[in-house]
Amino acid sequence: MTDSIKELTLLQPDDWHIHLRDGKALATTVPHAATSFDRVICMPNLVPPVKNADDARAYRERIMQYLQASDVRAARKSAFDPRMTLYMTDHTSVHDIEMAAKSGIVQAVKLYPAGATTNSADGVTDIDGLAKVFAAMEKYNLPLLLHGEVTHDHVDIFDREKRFLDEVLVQIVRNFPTLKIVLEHITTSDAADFVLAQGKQVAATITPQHLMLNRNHLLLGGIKPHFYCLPILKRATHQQALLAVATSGSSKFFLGTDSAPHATDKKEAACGCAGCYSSATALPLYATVFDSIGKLDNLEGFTSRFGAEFYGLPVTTNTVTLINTPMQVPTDYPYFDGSTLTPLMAGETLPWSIKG
Ligand SMILES: NC(=O)N[C@@H](CC(=O)O)C(=O)O
Ligand SMILES: [Zn+2]
Ligand SMILES: [Zn+2]
Repeated sequence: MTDSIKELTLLQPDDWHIHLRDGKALATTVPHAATSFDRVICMPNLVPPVKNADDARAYRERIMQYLQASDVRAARKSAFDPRMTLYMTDHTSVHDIEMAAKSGIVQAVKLYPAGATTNSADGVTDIDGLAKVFAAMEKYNLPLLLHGEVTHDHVDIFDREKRFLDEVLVQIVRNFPTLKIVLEHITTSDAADFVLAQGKQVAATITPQHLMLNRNHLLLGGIKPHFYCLPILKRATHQQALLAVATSGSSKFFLGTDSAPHATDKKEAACGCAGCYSSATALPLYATVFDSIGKLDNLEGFTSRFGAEFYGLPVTTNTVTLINTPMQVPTDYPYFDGSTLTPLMAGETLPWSIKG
């Protein structure tokens, strides 16, 4: 703990990886996101997915309608800027990329290996078949965002990220040397090392749960469904490696909550959904992590500068003040149709809260 620091004013964070979902879910997710962040990169794994610039434009309009109808403060409403992503499929075309690049609202293209995670059934089965699409993204400077796990049945769930680095990502980086790439929600020291070894065109996002938790938290003393997300939490040595790079001041690592809402009853189930919901309390969560190893000085780069710089967007001018006063994470939030959402660290006390 950093005893001397009682307040900390930061540039308002951006979230470079968030799931807002669609329809009535937006009534909960959009106010939480807009209160916490300026820019958010909205993941496209809706049903059906966001496949082209027209889909992205329509999705953004739905988000903005829920924003306007919400009771979010006017200053936060005008600062909130959802940036859209396309969901890459085996049928994504060079034309789709051109239209996305010209749209002014599509910030990146997301690759889910088919079957890797929530709503990835329409994802890519043949990466080699998409060479022209990657080349177009390189030409238009549209970043590739990766859910970096292989999906073969015989590969152990704890090895899937490392195998993706070795078998897939190495080749993409080699074949498209100027393509901007974000390895999303990294979970291993292997991924951290891989990103560090590449040029500045390769970066990574890191979630609060992968910094705060390891697989013992998930599995020891009873299974904790609200700690289950993909890629799955790894052993403590990987958690320590992620903590080291996230707090190091390296501009290759930046905030991406991967806040991924699933109703409480869908997580507390015999076949529970993957995803942790964190966007409402993301900044106190990350502050708690950085403070726990005396690295609050490096928090602002991670939360508010490095992502914008990577994406070539201006760094924000808005600010937010953290205060060293404890807060309790709500036990749940109302979600749609009478369901609830249980957030990451529900009911726990965090040492940092947002002032005002
Ligand atoms: N991270 C998760 O466990 N789940 C995400 C999908 C993803 O980001 O992989 C979701 O959409 O629920
Ligand atoms: Zn993912
Ligand atoms: Zn995600």
